[in-house]
Amino acid sequence: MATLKRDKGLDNTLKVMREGYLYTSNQRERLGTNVFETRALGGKSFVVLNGKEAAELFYDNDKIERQGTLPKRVVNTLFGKGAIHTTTGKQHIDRKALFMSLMTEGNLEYVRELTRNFWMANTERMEQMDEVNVYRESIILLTRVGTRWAGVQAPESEIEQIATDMDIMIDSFKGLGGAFKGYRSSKAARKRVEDWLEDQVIKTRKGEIHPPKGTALYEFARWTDYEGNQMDSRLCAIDLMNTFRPLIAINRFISYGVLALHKHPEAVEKMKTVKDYPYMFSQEVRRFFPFVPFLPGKTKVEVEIDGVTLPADQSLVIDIYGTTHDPKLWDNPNEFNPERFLDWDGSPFDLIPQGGGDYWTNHRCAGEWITVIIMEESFKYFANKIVYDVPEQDMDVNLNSIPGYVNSGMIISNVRENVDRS
Ligand code: HEM
Repeated sequence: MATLKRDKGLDNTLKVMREGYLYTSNQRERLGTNVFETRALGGKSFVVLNGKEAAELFYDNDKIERQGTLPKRVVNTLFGKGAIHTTTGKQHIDRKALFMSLMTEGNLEYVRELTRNFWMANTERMEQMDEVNVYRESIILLTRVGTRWAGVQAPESEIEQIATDMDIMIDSFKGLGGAFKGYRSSKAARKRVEDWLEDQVIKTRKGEIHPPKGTALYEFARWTDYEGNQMDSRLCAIDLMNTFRPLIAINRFISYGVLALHKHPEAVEKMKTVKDYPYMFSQEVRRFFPFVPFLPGKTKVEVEIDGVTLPADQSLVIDIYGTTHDPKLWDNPNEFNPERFLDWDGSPFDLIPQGGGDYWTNHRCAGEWITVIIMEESFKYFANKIVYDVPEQDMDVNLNSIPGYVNSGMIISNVRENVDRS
């Protein structure tokens, strides 16, 4: 039986924030082990897990508990109090079924159509801009897609404010370590959006507004749990937001993808000519670029991993970025290569940028299919429907900062429609 190695230090939070996505792989290399213990968030002990076997363990509901392990601050700003992410057992499975019931063929096709149409309709606006910041432009566009898809009313005059509020909330997970000066503004953003959505839940229930059947607003407002109870209107607003706020976070993947199209010009052509290339390219963007760094849990019982025994009640994190860059799972993991997905077996435990395991019984992201669809349509648009220049800018993606982003946001200029009028 191997002994558990440690990153010494009473509290490594600052070190984690300084080394960012590379902290865990640096430690694994230094300690010569796949599983190690570190202390963070006020000296609390966490065991860091990495790889496919670790993901299988992490998503075993008999062995690992997720409830109560998310930092309070992230719950208060990013997900909302009582959100699906914080539930467990029967309550989780019951409410998760509601989220998954939105993922019908029709709703998935609709989100594809919305993305395609909104990008096309946005071309004229981008043509008139000196420079387009793809990160920023995508937030607004995705807010339009997300609110429309969810069936909520978002007046045109408020779209920019809603988009900004969503972005503030999403960015709030950078406040994990130490003081976070954005905490107050994240909470204020959350309150504004919750108020706006709660009003629509109440009006839907009273029959004052009529969202279409099958939309998140319609289904969430009417839903009753396994005991026959309606969700409290505030909680309903919180989880309604969880159907489209994360959709706005796809802006990060879109800016990463436009960067990848720029760095790999052959991909632009392949996007038009190679079957399934938009899908493979999107999967590779999700694998390659940094977003969610790790996810927390704790052992319910004594478990064994990589020859190390961990006691019950041990806090854990699964290393998301480390697993999507594990050389045992991915050949040349630090190379951007969409074709690696030609023969990928679709395992739920290796490509885990949005969590892993089963959609209905684990906490795996309910919006993963939507994410890939929106990415495919966005990259097809940038590769086929417009042409543009890429001016001098800082295109680095800093792995030492969480959450990751393209430093410049990914600027393009001189946007023109790409129409063959011959
Ligand atoms: C940039 C795109 C996205 C990323 C990186 C992302 C990431 C994640 C991650 C890491 C989790 C937690 C998995 C776990 O705890 O095991 C999660 C859960 C979740 N995501 Fe996403 N997500 C994205 C897009 C979406 C979209 C478009 C939706 C819209 C439906 C969505 C809805 C959810 C929900 C409802 C959960 C909670 C599931 C549960 O607790 O059972 N996400 N997501």
